[in-house]
Amino acid sequence: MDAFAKKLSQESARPTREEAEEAVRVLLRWAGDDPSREGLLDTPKRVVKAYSELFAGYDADIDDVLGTTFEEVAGYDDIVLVRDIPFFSHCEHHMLPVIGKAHIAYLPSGRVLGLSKIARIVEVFARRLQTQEAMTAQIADAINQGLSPRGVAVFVEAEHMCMAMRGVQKSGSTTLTTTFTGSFKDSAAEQARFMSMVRGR
Ligand SMILES: Nc1nc2c(ncn2[C@@H]2O[C@H](COP(=O)(O)OP(=O)(O)OP(=O)(O)O)[C@@H](O)[C@H]2O)c(=O)[nH]1
Ligand SMILES: [Zn+2]
Repeated sequence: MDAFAKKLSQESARPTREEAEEAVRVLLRWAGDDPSREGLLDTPKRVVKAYSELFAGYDADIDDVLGTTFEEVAGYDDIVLVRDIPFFSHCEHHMLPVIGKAHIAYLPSGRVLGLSKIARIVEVFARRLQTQEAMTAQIADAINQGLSPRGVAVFVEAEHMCMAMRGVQKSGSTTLTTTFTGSFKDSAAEQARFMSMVRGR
């Protein structure tokens, strides 16, 4: 478990599943419906089960994900980019979905990461309550810490349902965030190469 998740679990003892289901019943009543009608009887159970999937990132261990690295890559030391990694997250302000894609690159320094692990890192951080900025920085930081590469580039583009379904009600707008470390931070040319590889088809 990473430091952030550990701190949270120590600070706030988790309610039981029954308490969580009761909280859903309260929200159903607050919305104006009747939790005892047939169609809603199993809803609290379903919602809590769905939450345990949607927020599985609190229990995930980022160190496990970062554990699978390889050295035997015939001296390959250029950019490794995994683009168009889809994710679903939830904003920490409204608990509404954030739907987007992450593009992640690093410049290896001897070691490379299992390719699927890059997408798994996105899952760990997306399946928590987030701001897009924090998620972008956390992904870059995790790869930096776990792999010590020459540089990391993370580009996240997402639509926030809290801006589409409610409030300002602007659907279709996209928020872009980037974090660059190491050579990507120091070199505008490396940043440009990353962006053109992300955008190029
Ligand atoms: N920077 C940032 N802001 C976010 C993110 N997700 C949601 N928000 C914003 O968080 C802000 C919360 O603003 P508040 O004024 O406290 O809440 P609100 O009254 O519900 O705001 P409105 O959405 O403008 O109706 C809003 O501007 C949201 O658009 C995110 O990932 N990053
Ligand atoms: Zn929001």
